[in-house]
Amino acid sequence: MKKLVLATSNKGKVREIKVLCKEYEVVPYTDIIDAFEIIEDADTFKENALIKARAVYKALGEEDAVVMADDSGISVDILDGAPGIYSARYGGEDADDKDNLKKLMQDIKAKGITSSPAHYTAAIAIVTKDIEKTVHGWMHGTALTEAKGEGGFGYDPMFVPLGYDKTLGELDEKVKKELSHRSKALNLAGKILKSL
Ligand SMILES: O=c1[nH]c(=O)c2ncn([C@@H]3O[C@H](COP(=O)(O)OP(=O)(O)OP(=O)(O)O)[C@@H](O)[C@H]3O)c2[nH]1
Ligand SMILES: [Mg+2]
Repeated sequence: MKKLVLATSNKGKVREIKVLCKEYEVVPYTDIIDAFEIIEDADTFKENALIKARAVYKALGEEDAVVMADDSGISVDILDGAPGIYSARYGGEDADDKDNLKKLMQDIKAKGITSSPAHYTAAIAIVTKDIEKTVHGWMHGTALTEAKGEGGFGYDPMFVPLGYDKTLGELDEKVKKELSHRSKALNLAGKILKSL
């Protein structure tokens, strides 16, 4: 089985990508080398995904490595697309998933509403010695001011996908596997991986 090194330290992403990339031996880079800080200072999901994949490819020092990174986030219409690329740091530099979720629900509530259209974006970058490629996936739905359920990770307990009446925290994980920004992007990434 071909090895696919993930340039992420997000356990939720690793879990989902392992399920969605069954034909590969998916290994987080932190299983191979020590975790190091990667500054995600670009303006787009795409460029941030490339920064992460390039940094890990270089740090591995293994010419034949195939490295994949995911940069993702949630964009809420009533907040003009925030937090977007800042989703991981929305509650502050040291914020965890719970702090971020709480702040996003509060900020929507502060607009005097209890829900807003929103979408997730995932940019996936693949870096090898020969190529640098990126693909995207999106999932549309509604962001709520109330968190429900324990499934998924991050903002999932406040997000209801289009066509459903429950949050990703409550829905069976199969739904997210079918519909998510990450699964759509990984489907496209799979075609690139096959062509390597
Ligand atoms: O509820 C969620 N369901 C998802 O499916 C999802 N995908 C992304 N996110 C949130 O968006 C930010 C990503 O930031 P991000 O891409 O920089 O990742 P990260 O910093 O956590 O790890 P790394 O991959 O950079 O190491 C983080 O706040 C995530 O919680 C999600 N939240
Ligand atoms: Mg990050």
